[in-house]
Amino acid sequence: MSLLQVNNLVVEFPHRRGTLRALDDISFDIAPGEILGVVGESGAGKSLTGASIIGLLEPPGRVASGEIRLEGRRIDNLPHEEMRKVRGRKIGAIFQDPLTSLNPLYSVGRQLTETIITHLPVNPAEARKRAIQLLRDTGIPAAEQRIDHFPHQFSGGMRQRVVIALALAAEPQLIVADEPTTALDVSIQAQIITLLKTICKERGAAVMLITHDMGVIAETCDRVAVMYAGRIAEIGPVHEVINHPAHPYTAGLMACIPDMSVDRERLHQIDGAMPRLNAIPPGCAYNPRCERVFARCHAERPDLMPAGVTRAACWLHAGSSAAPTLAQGEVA
Ligand SMILES: Nc1ncnc2c1ncn2[C@@H]1O[C@H](COP(=O)(O)OP(=O)(O)OP(=O)(O)O)[C@@H](O)[C@H]1O
Repeated sequence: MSLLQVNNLVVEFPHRRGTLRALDDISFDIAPGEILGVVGESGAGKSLTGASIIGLLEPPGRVASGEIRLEGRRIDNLPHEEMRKVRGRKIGAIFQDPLTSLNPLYSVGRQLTETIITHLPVNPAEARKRAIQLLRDTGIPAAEQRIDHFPHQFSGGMRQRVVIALALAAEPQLIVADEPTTALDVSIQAQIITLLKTICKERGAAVMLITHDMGVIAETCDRVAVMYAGRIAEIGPVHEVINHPAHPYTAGLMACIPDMSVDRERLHQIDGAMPRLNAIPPGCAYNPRCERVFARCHAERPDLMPAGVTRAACWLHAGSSAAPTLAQGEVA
């Protein structure tokens, strides 16, 4: 059974003339222990999807329809206090900036032990032991001493390790990580991603990893969802999506990844920009940028449909369960 199910999720914001639909009919699931990457250009809806799952969608944004289930139980309509418990115990969150997750006034040990005691049946001495072990597991040197230090006494990379420890403290089954390394020095980004992957796999925690970086997705994830203009354009096993993209947008994204083995004069870019929410064209939202566009793409909006091993929201795959996949850069 799926650990997380997101079914037909619609998120809206009030707008001068009616509403803006920021997430439009998003459906996917995450299996226990699985790492799902969510990728797409800025404004595609990645963070809103994560915020909806962890119950931190900021008003006036609201879930207008659809549902989110964790272990079969609906969590999108829980009272605030109930959702807070789910968030600590069942779902851990890691954000871009470690300081948003840490209280500057408390030692990291206090924050870790409070989380452990709140959610697990252990006494304070046992909680401290566990906190030290968590810091060790996340690669904090001299954890027995560092546990009594305050967040500002850690470097950015070490602070994000503490945040990972904090997210895992109550032994949640799911971690939602939203651009967890973007604010960090490039030289330590890979270490933190590797740590996140290793520690979650060891503990059997599933991860929803939101990132702009297709390279991170390739190295880390089991499956990937590619988002475009508030919808999922393609979803499938990571190596299939990367090597045999079924949606022209995915193929374009892949062609944007620099290939060091090829001497390219200029990095490929997809022409045009993602439409604003109040200017999404009829039919497929990608149609103004798509080089494979045809009449139906202007007339009807495609939902996800089987496209070889992946599922893609693209009319190229209508009526064919063994539709051809696109070569990288084919849309260029
Ligand atoms: N408070 C708000 N009011 C209106 N629109 C909003 C609000 N918050 C977010 N949006 C819109 O929702 C869309 C999705 O935003 P979201 O932050 O999820 O994108 P993203 O893919 O995570 O982008 P980034 O990679 O830049 O974080 C964007 O078009 C954004 O402008």
